[in-house]
Amino acid sequence: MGKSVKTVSVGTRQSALAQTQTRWVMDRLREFQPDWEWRMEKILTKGDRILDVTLSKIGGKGLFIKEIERALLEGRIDLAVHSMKDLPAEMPEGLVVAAVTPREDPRDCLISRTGAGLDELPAGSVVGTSSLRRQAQILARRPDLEVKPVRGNVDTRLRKLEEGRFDAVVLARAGLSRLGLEDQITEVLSFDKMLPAVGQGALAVQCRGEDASVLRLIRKINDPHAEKAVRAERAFLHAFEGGCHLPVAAYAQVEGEKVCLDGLVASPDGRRVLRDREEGNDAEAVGRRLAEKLLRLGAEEILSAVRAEVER
Ligand SMILES: NCc1[nH]cc(CCC(=O)O)c1CC(=O)O
Repeated sequence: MGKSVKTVSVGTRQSALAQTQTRWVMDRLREFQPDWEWRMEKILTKGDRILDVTLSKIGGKGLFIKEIERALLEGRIDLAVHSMKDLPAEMPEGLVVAAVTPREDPRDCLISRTGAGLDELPAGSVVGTSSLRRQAQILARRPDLEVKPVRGNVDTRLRKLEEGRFDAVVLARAGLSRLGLEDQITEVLSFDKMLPAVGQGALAVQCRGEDASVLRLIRKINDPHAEKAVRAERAFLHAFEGGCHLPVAAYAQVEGEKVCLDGLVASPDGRRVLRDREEGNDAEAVGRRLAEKLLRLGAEEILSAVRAEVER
């Protein structure tokens, strides 16, 4: 019997960022299975196709994911690499996240045309972001700024900034650094200025639960710290039945057994900001407890107003 050569197809979105992330995961996996043949399969998702509307209006949940999950379920690909923050809470039966990668810096950053930081931008400056989470936190700190939606990949957004359509944009540092664009950053926004999206900076590697050999391989690149942090953050988000289109933010730090979770729910206009912290050893329990705390402070009222607006 000859040496078994297995071909593994890895699904990804088509954006430069998605491809860079996928290549990174493939390189790590290849070290464990250099004999397998590794292939990248680029898949056009709804979120990449529809660029003319605000994401929250087309019901953001899973927009960048569904087509890729279908390809996995139908066996057209064997594994998929996603930005953790784009991964909805519910996963189709039969699929699992087999690894969470070590986390890049999860913070957001400001890129401004003049080099002014968030606190220095002149009143009336226009900041581009389609994220209600970012919008809420910008306006909470600087109600004198104007937030306008901006769609498209990281490079598209930077181009629109350069063209003068905005005075600044807010992007995840992780994405910029993976694309080699760190030199564009004006200010890395501290956690007190801007709490990141759930899962920001981590990648999820997904496969079919029954595909034992692929699953075993992917597990090798799982980062237990990142996994635990992401479990706490996602339990928090899940308690609000929301995705990345809601003005919800969270960041968990793991030290030894302990998880310390900061969470935030804010109104899109930034007038109401609920923010608190919770810690403990059980990641999911910490996430749920923090959500309950914010619900007692009025989070549901804020979020049901947002849902009503989005569904209108
Ligand atoms: N929603 C798009 C998206 N999904 C993941 C990242 C950045 C990389 C990451 O957070 O891991 C981005 C771009 C951005 O928000 O700036």
